[in-house]
Amino acid sequence: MGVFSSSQLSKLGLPFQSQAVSWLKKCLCRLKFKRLSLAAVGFLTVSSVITMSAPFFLGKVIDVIYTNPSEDFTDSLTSLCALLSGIFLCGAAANATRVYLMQTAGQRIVKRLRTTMFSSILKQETAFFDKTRTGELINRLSSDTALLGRSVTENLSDGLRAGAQASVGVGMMFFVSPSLAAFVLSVVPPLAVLAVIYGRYLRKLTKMTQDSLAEATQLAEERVGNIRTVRAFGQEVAEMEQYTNKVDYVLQLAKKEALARAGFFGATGLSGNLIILSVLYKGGLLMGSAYMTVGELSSFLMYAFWVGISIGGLSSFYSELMKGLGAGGRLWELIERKPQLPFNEGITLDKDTFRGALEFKDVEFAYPTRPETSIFKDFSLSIPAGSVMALVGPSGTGKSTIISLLLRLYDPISGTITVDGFDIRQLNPLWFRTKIGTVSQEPILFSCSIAENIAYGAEDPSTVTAEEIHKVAEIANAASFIRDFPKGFDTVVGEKGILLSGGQKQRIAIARALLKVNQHPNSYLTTFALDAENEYLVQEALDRLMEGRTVLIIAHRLSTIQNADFVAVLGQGKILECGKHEELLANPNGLFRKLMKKQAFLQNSDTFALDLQSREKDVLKENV
Ligand SMILES: Nc1ncnc2c1ncn2[C@@H]1O[C@H](COP(=O)(O)OP(=O)(O)OP(=O)(O)O)[C@@H](O)[C@H]1O
Repeated sequence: MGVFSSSQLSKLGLPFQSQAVSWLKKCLCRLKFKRLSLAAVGFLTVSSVITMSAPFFLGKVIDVIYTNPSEDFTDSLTSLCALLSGIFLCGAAANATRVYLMQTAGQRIVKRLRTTMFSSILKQETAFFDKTRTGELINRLSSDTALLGRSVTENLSDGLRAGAQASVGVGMMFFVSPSLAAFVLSVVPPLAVLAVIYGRYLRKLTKMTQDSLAEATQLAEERVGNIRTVRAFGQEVAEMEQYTNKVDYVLQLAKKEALARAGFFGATGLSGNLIILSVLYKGGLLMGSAYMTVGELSSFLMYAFWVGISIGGLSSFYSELMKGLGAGGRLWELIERKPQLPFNEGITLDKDTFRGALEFKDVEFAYPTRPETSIFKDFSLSIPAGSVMALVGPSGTGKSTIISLLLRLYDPISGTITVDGFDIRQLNPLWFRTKIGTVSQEPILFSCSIAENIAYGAEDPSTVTAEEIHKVAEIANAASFIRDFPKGFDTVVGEKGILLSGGQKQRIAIARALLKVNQHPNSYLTTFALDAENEYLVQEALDRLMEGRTVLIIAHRLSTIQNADFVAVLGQGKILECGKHEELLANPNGLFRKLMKKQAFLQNSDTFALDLQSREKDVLKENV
């Protein structure tokens, strides 16, 4: 990188910036980048040498004009100017090629950064997403990567050019007139101190700006994504105010940056002008004492001018680099983050070993974001292979959490979850999840076509044929309504499937799950019991999906689980009662029977709208 080495940044207490620099070095050392960068540096050298030799030769031209009024004066002046024009043309071509190569290399780095970052995000454990806001991640993916990429390529190339020109310029100034050069350069050290202070301030400011921009993006993304809720509550004006406050803060930070920039660039501009003035003053005195020719003074002035411009370029390079490092630190925190749960490691079971028997044993669990609130204590449940287990219990007792534990979105604090006797922590999560089909209460579809949404269930969606899609849609009772759409299976469903009804979304989700579980014998199915009376077609599709599988049904309404082989009543972090549906109902003092009676009573009475869940809780309290 030339400016800072990764070890220096590490010593400065900037570990993520140091990792960013090492990664970029590695990236630039890859063959493709290496060739590109070497070619760019080659063109940069050519263009800089030409630019920096110009003042020297222009000085010679001036001396020819002043001191050689001979007969062949016109010829020599013409040929000198023609030669110089040719050389300048080559310089311009070399410079243009350098800019092109550096910009291309920059875009490649941005692309690599984005893909590395996206894959790192996707591999993080679920608890990470509970804590991190989506808008922040999107901002890092789009804006921070662009900032860092630009900073290390286009900006680096401009900075290198400015650095090379400044050093050659200084060398030439000493060559033309050492005493004048020493006098002029006495102003550089104070400028360097100013640049360092400014750079540090700018880096801090950039981090704050990017963070607050991420907050604004998060707010906008969430509210625009849920515009129906915002509209239903009439909160448009309040949301606008909230967003304005957030971007106001970004503006305040931008103003601070503008102020710092203004001061810094003002100071460097003033120093540049003072340098030129001092050259004229001191040079005039030297010329008066015949120590310098007019051509030499002109060359010196041009070099001083170039050095001034290059120092200006260096200062803007420095400030852009600091911005890039500010963004780079934020990116590296994420890219280097090791997921706390494995992504694609562990054993896989062969067809004969994998039967689908499931057992939760003495499981204790609390969500990582709320470690003090225990969800399960001594939770034990056994689901024989091929059976249908319905889980009932009041709201918030952890029914959905069981599915999250099974999918290994989280790990229990203690206790084990076993599959055919194997602890799921030994199993490869990526493989194990292929064995679980899930139909959630409010399925999420992606904003693409119905066919693409169904194909998402397959291990490789690109290989799924139209026939397969139509077949599962048929079994899921979805084919007829899909064909009624003018574009059929190519109908786009909108963000999160917003352009479809709830029941239609359910049936597409069932078709998607069907495609998944059909590819895997003995697979599981986790689902939510639906209200069969309202959605007969959905329930029928679900029943077909359940055939011959180990099924875990989460039931909110007790009337929806009559077909289950076993029923487990969940409460106070454990299973309070478990058995066959009829057996539990037959037990006169059983908890399940009491819950059923209570619900039946409520359903038959006008007070059904009363808080059903709190009554369920009362029943549990009475019995525990
Ligand atoms: N990601 C999360 N982070 C922290 N706490 C959570 C998270 N998800 C759920 N909880 C909490 O865990 C508890 C159990 O939630 P869960 O969704 O499993 O209950 P449930 O029995 O399925 O409820 P319902 O019947 O209302 O759907 C609740 O108190 C809930 O607030």
